[in-house]
Amino acid sequence: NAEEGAVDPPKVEEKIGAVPHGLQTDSDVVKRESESISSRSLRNNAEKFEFQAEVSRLMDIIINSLYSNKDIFLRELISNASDALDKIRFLSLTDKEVLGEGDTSKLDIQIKLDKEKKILSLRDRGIGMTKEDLIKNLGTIAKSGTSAFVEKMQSSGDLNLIGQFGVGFYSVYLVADYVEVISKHNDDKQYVWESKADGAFAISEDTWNEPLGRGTEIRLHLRDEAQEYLEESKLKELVKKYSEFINFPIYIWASKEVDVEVPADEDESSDEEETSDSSSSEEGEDEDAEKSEDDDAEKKSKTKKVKETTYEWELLNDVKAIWLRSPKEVTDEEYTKFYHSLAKDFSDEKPLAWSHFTAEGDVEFKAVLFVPPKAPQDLYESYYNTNKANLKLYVRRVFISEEFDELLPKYLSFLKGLVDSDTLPLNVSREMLQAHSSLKTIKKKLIRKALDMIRKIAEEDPDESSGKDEKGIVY
Ligand SMILES: Nc1ncnc2c1ncn2[C@@H]1O[C@H](COP(=O)(O)OP(=O)(O)OP(=O)(O)O)[C@@H](O)[C@H]1O
Repeated sequence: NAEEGAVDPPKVEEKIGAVPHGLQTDSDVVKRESESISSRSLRNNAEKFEFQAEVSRLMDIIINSLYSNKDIFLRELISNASDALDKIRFLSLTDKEVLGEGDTSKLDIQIKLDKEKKILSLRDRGIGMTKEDLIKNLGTIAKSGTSAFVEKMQSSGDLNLIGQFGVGFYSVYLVADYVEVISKHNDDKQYVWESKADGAFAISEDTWNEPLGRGTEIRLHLRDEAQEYLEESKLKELVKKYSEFINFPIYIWASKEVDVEVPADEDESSDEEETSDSSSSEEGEDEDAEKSEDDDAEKKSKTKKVKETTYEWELLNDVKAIWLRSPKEVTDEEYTKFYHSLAKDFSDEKPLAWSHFTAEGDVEFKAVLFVPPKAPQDLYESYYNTNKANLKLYVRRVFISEEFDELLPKYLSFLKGLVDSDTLPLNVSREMLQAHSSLKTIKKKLIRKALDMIRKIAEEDPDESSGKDEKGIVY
């Protein structure tokens, strides 16, 4: 059992002791792997790793948390899936081949429920993770926000802002006690990452699951008290609530009751078949049962309607880009929700102000800028980090980058928002875009609009801006 063996820090040599898959038959592997799932222990032959200490602490807090809003895990998973899809779509601009063919090339997100096994799974056809990515991203490299978040959690117990600290993935342990991440990156084989949040995780080359083609499937083995996430209606509600502005289609494998015609009296006919020892036709059986009936009645009695459950992919979002709509048609509530999803800021607060506009002329673009309700938690830390920019850049609806600091000067880097340009070329690298002459024009217009927006806040709330407190005392 994986738990019994001492788990050392990240250690690749452990694999040496593993039974090479090549020595086993496929059915052995399948049997062993499914047994492993049923006993919920990590797979025996997997490479074991220890989580980085801060990550381990974070997971401990999450798994023992009494935080009541457990729903947030789904929003974090969908947000990660959407980021991974953005990345592959970006790469495909310069190399179409990366998308693959057939289903693999479909950029979507799929949710499936397995009520029997109590598994909720979420699959994306995004960029996927190599073995090294899995080890680094999901366990051994702590993000700078990890300890800040741990501290915040300990003082406030509020998990809602987890996504802002760059550790959203671990929120899965609010609802699951065992998680598998199956991933396939174009540059590597398919791997399975698994962990029970007990300080260790394991990685195995995936020789038993269906090949993903490309992308990631996260399987949450739900805790007993989180069984509500096996209800289709609950998931539909959550996707609507949190993931309305995701730019990729989100599907759920939904059940549907349909009426189907089946041969009438099936049971009797099969009984008869057994006794008559021949492949007697249905007609023959009907004649036996109702000899006096006329032709019509005979036909009717041959079939009956029964309810059957079928499954199909149901689309849950309408993939709308809010910035393409006319500002007049977008409600305040929609802007607020859009801000929450863009900034990963799911507090109840409204942004202080926003500006949604279209620039026309030589350089065409649409933009939405927001003044957040509060200063970002890492405003000062990140001020001198050259990669820090809060504007997302899209070119013709395709997400290019959020590390694009040519769009706003540093003193405005607290703003959130996005720019979607029709003038910038699509099929060039980020470096080439950064040198594009249109960027200067875009930047100039953005600064003007941003300052207008900030000036308006001052005009609407002069007390705030003139430095008076509530009692009117100027300080
Ligand atoms: N579905 C996925 N496909 C590819 N990579 C993923 C996926 N989910 C997570 N990752 C990788 O794991 C990392 C950690 O995810 P995590 O959610 O903890 O942080 P984040 O995505 O960087 O920040 P945030 O929580 O704000 O979304 C990601 O940065 C990404 O590299």
